[in-house]
Parts: sequence; C-alpha cells; structure tokens
Amino acid sequence: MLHSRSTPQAKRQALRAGLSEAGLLRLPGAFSPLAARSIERAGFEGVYVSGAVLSADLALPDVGLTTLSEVAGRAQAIARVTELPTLVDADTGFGEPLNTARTIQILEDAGVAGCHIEDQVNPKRCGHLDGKTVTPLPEALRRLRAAVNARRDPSFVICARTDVRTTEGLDATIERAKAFADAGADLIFPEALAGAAEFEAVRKAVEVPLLANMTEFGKSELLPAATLRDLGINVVIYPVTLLRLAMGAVTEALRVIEADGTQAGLVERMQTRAELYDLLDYSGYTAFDEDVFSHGYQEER
Ligand SMILES: C[C@](O)(C(=O)O)[C@H](CC(=O)O)C(=O)O
Ligand SMILES: [Mg+2]
Repeated sequence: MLHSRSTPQAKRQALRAGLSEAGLLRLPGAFSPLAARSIERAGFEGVYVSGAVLSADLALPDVGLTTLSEVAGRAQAIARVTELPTLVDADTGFGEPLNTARTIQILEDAGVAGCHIEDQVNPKRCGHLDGKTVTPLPEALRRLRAAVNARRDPSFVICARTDVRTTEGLDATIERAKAFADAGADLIFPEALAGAAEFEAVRKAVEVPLLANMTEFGKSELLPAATLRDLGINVVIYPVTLLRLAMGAVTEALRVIEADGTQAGLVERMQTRAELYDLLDYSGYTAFDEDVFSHGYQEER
C-alpha cells in the first residue's frame, strides 16, 4: 500500500546478505515508483535508480546536470514503494569529498539501501561515452573515504565505481578496484568492461563483491545472467533497459495515433486497467477505507 513494510535498515541488511552469498543479485533500473513495483512483482532481487534515466526523465543529457535533491527525491519515491533494496547512481558524489559525505547522508535519509560513487571528474559523462576524464587516484580515494566515513548506518552499501577502463585500460581498473576495496568499498563497479574475459580478470584480482553493468548500445557485451553468475559476479544492473523499451512503445503509439487517428489497435498491447489497479494494490486501499470508515465512529442519526 502506501509504502513498503520493510524498513530501510532491513533492506540494507538484505542487500548485504545477498552480497555475502554466492549468487547474482539482479537490479533492473526503475524509471518510476510504478516500475519498481513491477520489478519486485517480476521476482528480481533489487531495484536500481539510474542517473542516465533520471536525467533523461528530465529531458537532460547524462552529463552531471542533475542535483542531489532531484536524485534523492526520486530515489526516495522509488525506494519507499518496494520491499526490495534500492541502489542509487550518485554519479561523482555531487562535488568535492565534503559534498560526497553529504550525499551519503541525504541518500541514507531517503531510505535507499546503497549507492555508487564514481571517479570521474565533474562534470561527469555517461560511462559509455568517449572523452571521459577520471580524477587522480588520491582524489578518488579521498572521495570514497569521505563517503565511508559519513555513513551512519553501517549496513548502507557503498559501491565504488571506476571509469578508468576506457582512459587507462584494464590494469588500471584492477589497480583502482584493489585500492577502493582497501579504502572500505563494499562493492566495486568496474565500468565499461568489454566482455567475459575482462570480468574474469577483475574477479581474480579483487576479493570484494563486483557489479556488472549490462547497458545497451555501450562498450560492454550483454552477457547473460548465467554467464555473470559463473564468472563470480555478485550484482548485475540493467540501468536503462526499461526506459528504452517504454520510450520505444511511446514512439510507436504516437506514430499510430497520428496516422490512424485512434489507439484502438494498440489496446491489446497495453497494461489493462485491472493489471494497473492490481499493481497499485487498490484492494489494500479499499480494505483500509472499510476498516477506518465502517468500523469506526458511527455518527448519530
Ligand atoms: C549506469 C549508468 O551510470 C546510469 O546512469 O544508469 C550509465 C548507463 C548508460 O548510460 O547506459 C552508464 O554510465 O553506464
Ligand atoms: Mg550514471
């Protein structure tokens, strides 16, 4: 109903438990709270809040234009409606190390289970674009240590992302992954690895859990979950998949309505009213009303 029954702490502990077990946690990107409900209903282990999706939702490019308030507000709206843990893309932490510390605390207050902080310079670029620049390792480590030290709930998951693969190569990725793990990262996100061999190399070199980004139209081969599981990867995100498919349907619908003057031919492809109401738990609200209004105070006639 109004929000999840699980507390943020319980969701964080569930995410941590999942990271410590063998197996793969699958986190599709939710473009809305309703999409998060569908992700939960479909049996996934978590929800991802993508910076690229949040930017696109605002009709902005993924180049660091969103604010912490926008990200925290959307992340809270998404996290509160699902029993699943929510992992948030916190870009570079929204500024200097002190800003990163504030970002962690604002996101903790928003009820999310964890976030990732990347080592790009500000303003960042999408990790699958060329022309990225990463901060020198000492600066990246200051940013990460600020995040780890700012955490008030020890179960809040801090994921360190490195974008260095496309600027300095795989060895530099492994060097940074090790340094980030030593600095207290709970999870490492090596961005834009090419394929299975590179995931295998990072897996061999680093002890802490690893996240794989299976985003379309980028630099990474789209590896099936079974392959990622066999490689010992712990988390996989599908950050923009649902938005890309939704926008594909939007484009087609607008074309049909413009051409045919009606959406009648599309109705069979739609989520029905009943399916939407079921996803929104209308019956829970009806039960709430019945409980409050029919078993409560009876006005005198
Ligand atoms: C994971 C990512 O940071 C995101 O914002 O979802 C993007 C995804 C994308 O642009 O495809 C990324 O930089 O990989
Ligand atoms: Mg992003």
